[in-house]
Parts: sequence; C-alpha cells; structure tokens
Amino acid sequence: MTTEMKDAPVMLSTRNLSKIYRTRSGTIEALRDVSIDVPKGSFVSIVGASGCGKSTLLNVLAALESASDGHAFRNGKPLVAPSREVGIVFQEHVLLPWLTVLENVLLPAELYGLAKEDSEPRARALLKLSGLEGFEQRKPSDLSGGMKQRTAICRALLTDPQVLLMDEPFGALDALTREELSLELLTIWERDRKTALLITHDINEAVLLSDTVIVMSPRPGRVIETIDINLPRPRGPKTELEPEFRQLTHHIKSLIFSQRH
Ligand SMILES: Nc1ncnc2c1ncn2[C@@H]1O[C@H](COP(=O)(O)OP(=O)(O)OP(=O)(O)O)[C@@H](O)[C@H]1O
Repeated sequence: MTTEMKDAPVMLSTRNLSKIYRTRSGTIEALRDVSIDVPKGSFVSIVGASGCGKSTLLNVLAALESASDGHAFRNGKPLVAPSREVGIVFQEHVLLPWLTVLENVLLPAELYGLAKEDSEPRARALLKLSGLEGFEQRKPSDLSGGMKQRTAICRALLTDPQVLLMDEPFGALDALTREELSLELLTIWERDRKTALLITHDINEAVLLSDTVIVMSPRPGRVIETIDINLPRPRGPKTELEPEFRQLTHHIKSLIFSQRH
C-alpha cells in the first residue's frame, strides 16, 4: 500500500469480529477475532482456504449478517443495515431470470426508491461501458456467463456506491473469461477508485488487482498476514511477468499451504 493510501481515512473496518453459526447439528465457528482496515479508495482482496469464513466476513461488512462478537464499521459508524453506498457482486445466481438485462441493472433503484429518469440513463451508460449495448431488452438466459457477471457488476455500480464488495465474482467462469473480466474490473477501478473488497480463490487475480491482500487461516478464519502490494499502477497483463509479482504470489501460496492441517 502506498503511503498515500496508508494515510487515507478508513472506509471499512472490523475489530475483533467473531461469528459463530448455531445450527441444529451444533455450532460452527466461522470467524475468530478478525480486525481489518480497508482505506478509502483502496483495493483489498481476501484469500484463504475454502470454508475459512471469507463470505461470512463480506456478508457482515455488507450488513447482510450480524457478528456474534466484535464490531464492523463503515466510515467509522457501526454497520446497521444494507446501504445504497455499498454495491455487492456475488458469484452466481444473481440475475432475476424473468427480468430483462436493463431491469436487472435497475433493481437497486427500485430497492432504494431512486428516480427512474436518473437511473435509467446511468444503467444504459454502464451497460454500454461493459460492452452490453444492444442486450438491454434481452433476458439473462440469452447471455454468456461473462456477460451475466458484467451485468451484475453494472447493477452493483448503479447507485454509484462508495464501496464495492465482491464475493468470487468470476468464480464460475472459464479461465480466459475470468482473466478478461478481472482486467476490465481493473480498468473500472483505476478510473473510479472506489473502495473495493474482493474475495477470491485466485491468488494471481488478488495480487494483480490489489493494494493489499489479506490472508486468512482455515476455519475459524483469522487474519494470518496482511500483505502490501506495491506493484506500480496502472497494471495489466504484463504486470504478471514482473519478478516481484511472482515472489508475491509464491509467498501467498506458501502461506496458505503452510496452514493446511
Ligand atoms: N448460514 C450458515 N449457517 C451455518 N453455517 C454456515 C453458514 N454460512 C457459512 N457457514 C459455515 O461457516 C464456515 C465459513 O463459511 P464461508 O462461506 O464464510 O467460507 P468461505 O471462506 O467463503 O468458503 P468458500 O471459499 O468455500 O466459498 C463454513 O464452515 C460454513 O459451513
């Protein structure tokens, strides 16, 4: 993280956050004592073994789930309810099949009671930027997996949120489409510099996009290391050829493997 970012105000944070799920067959400790800071305008990724609580952490930060203990804040205020200041992109099953692409992108406008006259031009502009012009009136079933995720990203950006939370947004895509979309996301982010928090299993993707990568332990998820990625921006496909890029991905992989039981 650059000095400039270290000095930026904190947009999202948790302090000693724990989450225990109580189910009929017993309790599951998903998160233990997690404290993180996401500075305003930064791109932070969270990586860790499957089941280590990454989605749980993101859901708490989206105010979709509550913590069992500890605190979560946005802009220094405790999180209470989902907000139009936070856009969320999930892995899949995110578009409503009976609505058109445009109607899907406009859903948050309905949810937050925004004027259609303002929202529709923005939705159309976002779709155009994402290469989806001409598909506004199509149904999601007419789209490829990559196009569906582009639509989901447009929807998350509709309210011009301060924060973008993404849970494995490219997880269900083939490797090439995944790479293409992560490069597109990089371009969008470098243009707007919204505060972004990404959950990913792809360590290359995490290092390519992020200012900081947070590595979590297996369940119960704890932060085991926070790694600053100081690779120069703008970044692109060539960044992956840098020796520093390879050292960073190797270090993160070793950390995750060393935690395996
Ligand atoms: N609603 C729930 N009720 C009970 N247990 C849950 C619930 N949601 C998650 N868990 C459990 O909490 C743990 C953490 O789950 P979570 O989905 O946050 O992990 P993850 O790191 O995102 O996993 P993955 O990388 O596989 O998506 C898992 O053991 C999971 O079974």
